[in-house]
Amino acid sequence: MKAAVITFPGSNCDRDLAVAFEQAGAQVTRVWHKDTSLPDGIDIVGIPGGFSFGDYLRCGAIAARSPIAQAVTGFAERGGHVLGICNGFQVLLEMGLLPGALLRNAKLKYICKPVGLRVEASDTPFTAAYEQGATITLPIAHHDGNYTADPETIAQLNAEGRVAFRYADNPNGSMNDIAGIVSANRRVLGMMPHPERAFAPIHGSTDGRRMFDGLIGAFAPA
Ligand SMILES: NC(=O)CC[C@H](N)C(=O)O
Repeated sequence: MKAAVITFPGSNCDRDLAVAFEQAGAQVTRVWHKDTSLPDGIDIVGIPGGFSFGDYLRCGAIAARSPIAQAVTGFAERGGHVLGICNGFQVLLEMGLLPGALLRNAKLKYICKPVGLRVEASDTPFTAAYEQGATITLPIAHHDGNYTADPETIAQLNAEGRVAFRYADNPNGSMNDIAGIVSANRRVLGMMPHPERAFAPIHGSTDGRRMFDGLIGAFAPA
């Protein structure tokens, strides 16, 4: 599997995401936000967590208008896979590749702690290595993780089985306990918790590793 990981000014999980992809067995190319194209032949784009452009205007808003964003949109529209984690999820919403918005956490505080999650949809390339309904633990670290959408969008996400992860104990006020969603073609995933920070035993949980192992499996030659 060939992955591209994008870095914006203020990204802080780009290296962790690249290392997680690499340790799972992927070949990784790092891409700067001012680049206007993605490397040839990539299978997946990773948009990492952090504080792109200082979270000015709205989290992810400026990154979503950076030169590389158009190439990522084109890649996704051609059926490419995109994984957006935390600030990456915020960027995907600002790019319009996923529906809804991430508002300030309900209690207006930055929250940094491990949380329990239910795997709600294991029929995506990102979650294929998890048991449907499994409870896993991943860390969150955000102040704008309160997923919000109009009632029709929430109903559609639920009806189409596009909620990938739900919080077991909602930390931020997210509607329907939503922690991560996929696109209609199931190839774009945005999630607030950080699987790349729960990859190796030293992280305290390895529950995130299965996302990367599952992706490697999805792209393995038949
Ligand atoms: N860890 C992150 O990616 C943080 C995302 C964003 N800056 C927020 O605090 O909500």
